[in-house]
Amino acid sequence: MSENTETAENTGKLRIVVGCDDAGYQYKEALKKDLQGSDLVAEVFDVGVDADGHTAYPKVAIAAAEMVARGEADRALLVCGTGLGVAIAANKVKGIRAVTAHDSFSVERSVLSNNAQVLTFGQRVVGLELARRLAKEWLTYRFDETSASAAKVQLMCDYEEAPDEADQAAEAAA
Ligand SMILES: O=C[C@H](O)[C@H](O)COP(=O)(O)O
Repeated sequence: MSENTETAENTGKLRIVVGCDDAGYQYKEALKKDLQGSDLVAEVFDVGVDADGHTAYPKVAIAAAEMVARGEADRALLVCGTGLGVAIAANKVKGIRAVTAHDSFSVERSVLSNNAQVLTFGQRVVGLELARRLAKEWLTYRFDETSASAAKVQLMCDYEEAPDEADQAAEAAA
C-alpha cells in the first residue's frame, strides 16, 4: 500500500483508483493515462484487470470502492461493458455512492448534488473521446459540504448507518 498521505483536502489533488473488467479494459487504460497526466490528480491506483485479465466486474468494483471507503483513495473511476454492473457492485460497499453517467450534466451533479465518489462508464455505450472529456470535467468538481445538497446526502448516510432509526425520523418529520 502506498505511503502517500496526500488527500484532496490537503492538496486539492485527487487520489483515484481505476478498475475494469475485460469489457472495459481499453477505456480503463486510456483513462488511467489521462489521469496520470493530469495536474488535478495526486496519484492513480489500478486494481485491474490487466490486458489478459478476466476478473468478474463485482470483484474489481468492490476492491476499488473499498479503497475509497478506507480513505486510501478519494475517488474511483470504473469501466465495464455498460458501467452498470461496476456501479451496482461499488454501491454495496458501505459509505460509497457510485453512479453511471455518460453526459456532462450528470457527471457534474454526481459530485455537486450527490457527493458520489465513484463514477462509472460503459465501454460498449459511450465513445472513448466523450468518456475522456467527462473524466476530465469530473476532476474539477468538489462537493460543497455547506450546500443545500449536503442535508439530502446525509439522509442516505443516516439510512445506511441505522435504517430503523432513519425511518422513524423520516416518519416523525412527515
Ligand atoms: O454490468 C456488467 C457489465 O456490462 C459487464 O462488463 C458485462 O457483463 P455480462 O458479461 O454479464 O453481460
